[in-house]
Amino acid sequence: MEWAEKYRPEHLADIVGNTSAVRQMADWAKTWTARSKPLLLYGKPGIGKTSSVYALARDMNWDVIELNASDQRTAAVIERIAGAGSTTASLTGSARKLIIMDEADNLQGTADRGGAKAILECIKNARQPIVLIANDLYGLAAELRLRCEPVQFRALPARSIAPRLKYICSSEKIACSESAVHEIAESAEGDMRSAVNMLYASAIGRQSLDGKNVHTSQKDERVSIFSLVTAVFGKTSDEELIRLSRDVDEFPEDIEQWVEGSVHTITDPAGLGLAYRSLSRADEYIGYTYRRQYHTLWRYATAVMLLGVADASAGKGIHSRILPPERWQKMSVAKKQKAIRAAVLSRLAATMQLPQATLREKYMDIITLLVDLDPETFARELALDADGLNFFLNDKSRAQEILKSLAKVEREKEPEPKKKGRKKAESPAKDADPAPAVDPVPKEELPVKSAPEERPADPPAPEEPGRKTVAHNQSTLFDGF
Ligand SMILES: Nc1ncnc2c1ncn2[C@@H]1O[C@H](COP(=O)(O)OP(=O)(O)OP(=O)(O)O)[C@@H](O)[C@H]1O
Repeated sequence: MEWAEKYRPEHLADIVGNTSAVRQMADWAKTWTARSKPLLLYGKPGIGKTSSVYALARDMNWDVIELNASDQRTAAVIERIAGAGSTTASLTGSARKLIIMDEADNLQGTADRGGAKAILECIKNARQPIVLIANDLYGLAAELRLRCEPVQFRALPARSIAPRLKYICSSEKIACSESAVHEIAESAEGDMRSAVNMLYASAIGRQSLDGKNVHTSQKDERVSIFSLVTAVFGKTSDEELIRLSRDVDEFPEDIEQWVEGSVHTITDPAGLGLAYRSLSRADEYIGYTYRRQYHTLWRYATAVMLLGVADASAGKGIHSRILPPERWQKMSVAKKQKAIRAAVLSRLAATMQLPQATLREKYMDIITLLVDLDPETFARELALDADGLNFFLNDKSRAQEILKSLAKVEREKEPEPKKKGRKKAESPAKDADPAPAVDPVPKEELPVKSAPEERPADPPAPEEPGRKTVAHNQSTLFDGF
């Protein structure tokens, strides 16, 4: 078991740092009644929010029900678990069930169909304690936020992280130098999970650890778009802005819309002009990127927009709430494009076992080139549909042609239909391709012996044959990449 899990704190007393947040949670639990507000824990990843909730439940002897997957957060499920009828004691005899909703700032969108509304309703009528967990307090709908008691978790100082790392080393019987612990604690930037993961990567299999064995590359921190936008309008150095933009998990055009959404806070007309000029220049780069499939320009687009707007705002800060770009709701076409890109990237990321941000930053151009050279293999291995293939080729009719010919090859590979006269149709295997549900005309019944080239023409290819292509095979696609 990796150490981050092995050393997850079991009781509130084991949680490092955030003492006032922990105290607030304990007080809430001890005095909880059906009229209490739910808790809303928020703060950056890896600082103990989830661990604290489980520790609280253990300390209180409460059962836990975690509603994580978005498909669990439908109105019906939430009502059944937390609604007025949920007062019964659990199997273990515990009178309370603590309901945990992680990623509460991810409720918007189709995945949590009815979830946000259901949570709101459920919070009004709940008969069980509820804790919501989020990274961004302002990622939650205002109505939901106001109905909760916020508990802020802060990034941990290196001086709090270091003793925990030493404790883990001593439990694992690893002699660990001060300098190694110090280096890891510093480079974790407040994220305990990251620190423990770095320690694990550096120390596993060793009996002693010193500064030169330390791997800090484990750290793969994601920066929220809110932090990035705040930094753009605040007093942030150019280098820091570029670094943040690399760590944020958003496409340049999405970053552009977020930044544009807050540009109105620049009151000086000259500054405003400069900000819009930078945004429109970035827009040109982004458009060019998609037209030419030249992804290196993404980097320029981001730099031009962030540094330009930062210059224009002169570090005066944002004096209103940062809101998601309004245009998103209206731009269904852009949304579709976004979904296609996200799907393609997530398949690539899974196949190459790389974070999506790294893929976007470093490998998109080379992958586009490779796809152009051998689109059939990529389409087949990544199970791309026409839109997905077109993402790389930027040529819809070529993408469709390729998928048609792949579908034809697949059809030709399909086994011969069963001979006439079989007694009873065998029931198809559960995962079998349902295509031959109706038997085609058996060969023997064809009117004349036809030469292969006189065979009746193939039926037209289905509209999106790529969807039926075989599942991707991680081992072959990037061999030698
Ligand atoms: N305050 C802490 N004290 C001790 N261990 C911690 C603390 N914070 C994090 N950890 C370590 O990091 C791991 C992950 O922590 P946890 O899941 O609680 O973070 P989180 O804030 O909920 O992150 P996320 O927002 O990504 O879910 C834990 O299993 C534990 O090993």
